Amino acid sequence: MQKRIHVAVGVIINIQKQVLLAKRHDHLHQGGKWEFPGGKVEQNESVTEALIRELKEEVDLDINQTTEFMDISHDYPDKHVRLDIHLVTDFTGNAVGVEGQQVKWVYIHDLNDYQFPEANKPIIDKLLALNS
Ligand SMILES: Nc1nc2c([nH]c(=O)n2[C@H]2C[C@H](O)[C@@H](COP(=O)(O)OP(=O)(O)OP(=O)(O)O)O2)c(=O)[nH]1
Ligand SMILES: [Mg+2]
Repeated sequence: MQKRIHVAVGVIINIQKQVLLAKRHDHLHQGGKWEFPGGKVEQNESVTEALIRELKEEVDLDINQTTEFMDISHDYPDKHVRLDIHLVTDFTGNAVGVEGQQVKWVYIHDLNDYQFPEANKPIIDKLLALNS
């Protein structure tokens, strides 16, 4: 059995109630799909610390506070992931794709127009339910 990688994921919501999406580079696992920014939790790092670090590294945002949203374990054929998802509404800065990736603010009711990794289905469903 493969190791399960622990990933800190941020659902970042702005004042217009739009969510920040980033496009995964084609060569990555689940490449070409849209994701919520985030990345692997390193050793000796809390999920919150990892999230703050990743959101700065990937989209240049400074995070003041996060709240737990949901926790998803998913088995891809080639990788097992645990997504530790937090909501972020308290942040400063302008989102840019630091690693050259496309980033986009999207209204929650438009989320179904985007292709996400399979593990993300419950996140999208929960956001749509909250928004309805
Ligand atoms: N960030 C993020 N990862 C997701 C989402 N959905 C999903 O299945 N994943 C998976 C894809 C990857 O297997 C894993 C994230 O790992 P990653 O390789 O992007 O991690 P990282 O940003 O630390 O990248 P690296 O330092 O290893 O380059 O989680 C999502 O919405 N956001
Ligand atoms: Mg990442």
